[in-house]
Amino acid sequence: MTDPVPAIELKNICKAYGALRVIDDVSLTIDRGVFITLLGPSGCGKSTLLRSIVGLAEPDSGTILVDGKDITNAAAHNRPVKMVFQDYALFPHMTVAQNIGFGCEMQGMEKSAIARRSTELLELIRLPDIANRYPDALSGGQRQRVALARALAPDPAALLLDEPLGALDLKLRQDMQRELKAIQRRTGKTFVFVTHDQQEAMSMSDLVAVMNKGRIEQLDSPENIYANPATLFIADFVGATNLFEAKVEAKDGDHLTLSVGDARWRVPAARVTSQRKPEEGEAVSVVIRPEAFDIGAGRRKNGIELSGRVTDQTYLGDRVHLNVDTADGRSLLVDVRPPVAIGEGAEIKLHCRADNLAIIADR
Ligand SMILES: Nc1ncnc2c1ncn2[C@@H]1O[C@H](COP(=O)(O)OP(=O)(O)OP(=O)(O)O)[C@@H](O)[C@H]1O
Repeated sequence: MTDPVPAIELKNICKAYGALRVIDDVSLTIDRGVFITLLGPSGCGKSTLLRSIVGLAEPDSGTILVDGKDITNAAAHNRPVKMVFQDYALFPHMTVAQNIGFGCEMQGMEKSAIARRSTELLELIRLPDIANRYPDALSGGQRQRVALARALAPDPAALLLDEPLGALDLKLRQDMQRELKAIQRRTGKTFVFVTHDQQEAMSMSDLVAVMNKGRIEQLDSPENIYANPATLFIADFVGATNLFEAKVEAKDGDHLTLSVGDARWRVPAARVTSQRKPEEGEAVSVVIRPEAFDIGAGRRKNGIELSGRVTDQTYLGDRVHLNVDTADGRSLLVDVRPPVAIGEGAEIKLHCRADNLAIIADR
């Protein structure tokens, strides 16, 4: 059996504005039906990459294929992809149904077929009764759903979404995240989503491409991005992190001995999550997420132990957040499940299982 043709293939895309390299040799294959998110801080090039696919930005070099066809030089209106923007961009003088039908009309679809498609999409976005309203009579969330329906109407090969929920307040934003994901599942369309919000990326996507300075640093499932960060930038950008500077003292079989301050940690070599594996004597970083700690360690064979003093404690319903200062001057973030019977100022022991930490060789 031959592999199905990917929805989108980017090959060696480069783009600079003057001396600024905004996209630096990005290659990316996106399979059909996948919800992928380009995640990264402001200015990392994610919008430019998305705009290159839809034809609103012109790469300096590289190739873009959609459904196996080279569209690198095709005009934006001839590309079989559609974009949804943060500011909706609905036509104010057209009704909702006319807005949704616009793309189909441009394709020369028959009036009755357009009406059917419009009704079908209003059902999909769960707003069957607003066909005759104008955009200014809709809420922000409703407008964004209509914008989504309008982009889906001509049955594009992929939908590109540039921070589409950025203008919505938090509650509505979370509702729309669920709604978007449900619509993607129901339609089976390829969605390429752009956001700088890691929670949004993690909660919706099958795959996340984390971008930094015009490059994709890791393409992986949300779970792997969080648990197995490939770079220090990713460990820091995605989720809260305790970072320890360490040195590889010895490698024996499938374990490493790290020196961390005055301590020695024996850890599985399999927990090196960067692509490059460190040599003996090399400086590395150890990442421990706040929820990877247990309190009151006792004697356990596997893992590392730390002790410190609780300086602050915040109850957050599902967890208790502790700030713990260690004797060697570190300030740790620790999340544990309630109930927690320790007061501020208490001396505690912390334990982290060796398979719950990540070692990164990119210092
Ligand atoms: N038309 C342009 N002319 C000059 N510089 C540009 C242009 N478009 C984008 N840039 C610059 O390219 C860089 C990447 O911009 P881009 O919009 O792709 O980033 P982003 O990751 O999407 O950020 P944000 O989340 O803030 O939108 C930024 O430094 C931006 O200022």
